[in-house]
Amino acid sequence: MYDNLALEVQHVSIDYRDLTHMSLAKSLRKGEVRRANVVRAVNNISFSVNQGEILGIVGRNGSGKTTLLRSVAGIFQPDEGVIDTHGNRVSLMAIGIGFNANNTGRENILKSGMLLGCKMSYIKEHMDEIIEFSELGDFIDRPVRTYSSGMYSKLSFAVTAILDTDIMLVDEVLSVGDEKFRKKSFKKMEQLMQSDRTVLIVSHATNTLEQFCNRVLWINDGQFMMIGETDTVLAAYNESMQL
Ligand SMILES: Nc1ncnc2c1ncn2[C@@H]1O[C@H](COP(=O)(O)OP(=O)(O)OP(=O)(O)O)[C@@H](O)[C@H]1O
Repeated sequence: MYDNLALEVQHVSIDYRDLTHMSLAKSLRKGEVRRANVVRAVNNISFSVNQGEILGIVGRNGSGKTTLLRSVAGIFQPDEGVIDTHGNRVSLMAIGIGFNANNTGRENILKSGMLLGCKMSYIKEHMDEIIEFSELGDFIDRPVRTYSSGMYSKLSFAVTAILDTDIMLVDEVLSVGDEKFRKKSFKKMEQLMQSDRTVLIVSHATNTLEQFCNRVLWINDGQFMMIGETDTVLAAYNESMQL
């Protein structure tokens, strides 16, 4: 069914270092070596995704899904292992990252597009389509800090869905927005599925994953649990979630 690999994640581990528990001045005064609390958020995860495939990622809260997605987007460097995107352009759709709060929606569309590596002429060509899809109306010329979280997500979805990238990463944004927008986003996702776009979706909504995904990856406490057919993996995951 697939010809090419779009993404390879090999033995990836990612740590967060928390230095806030002791100030630098205090540690110098005490003559102690300043040690960080290290949280291993992703631990030796490997998987690959084929071009045109829709891969779901599940796991309970704090299992490392967002961290993994952000590292595929290039926001974090893995502490160990390799992420190879095979020269593909990657975009991340997530609440709370990507936009400059003091810039307007329109300015953020331009900036995000440029960060995705799109030409200015291409972004301008798609500007009206993005604004229309986002349903933001006059808010498009107001600073993003004045947006509700639903409005922010709508803009984020519109930018990422309409500006073409090869790999689209979707972090929990399909379940936000009002009912009308949700239906529209689902329809857009269905269209994207017909195209050759590779998509990774993180979601707690297993019915969303059932609807869209060819395969699902399950991680728990940063560790690889299972990857395979959507139904099989979700059944195992749901069983583990029973009290
Ligand atoms: N900025 C940070 N500093 C320190 N630890 C962090 C930071 N962000 C996340 N973590 C820790 O890393 C681990 C993985 O978090 P992550 O957000 O990737 O999980 P998740 O699976 O996306 O969770 P959720 O389903 O709740 O969104 C958790 O133990 C979390 O506490």
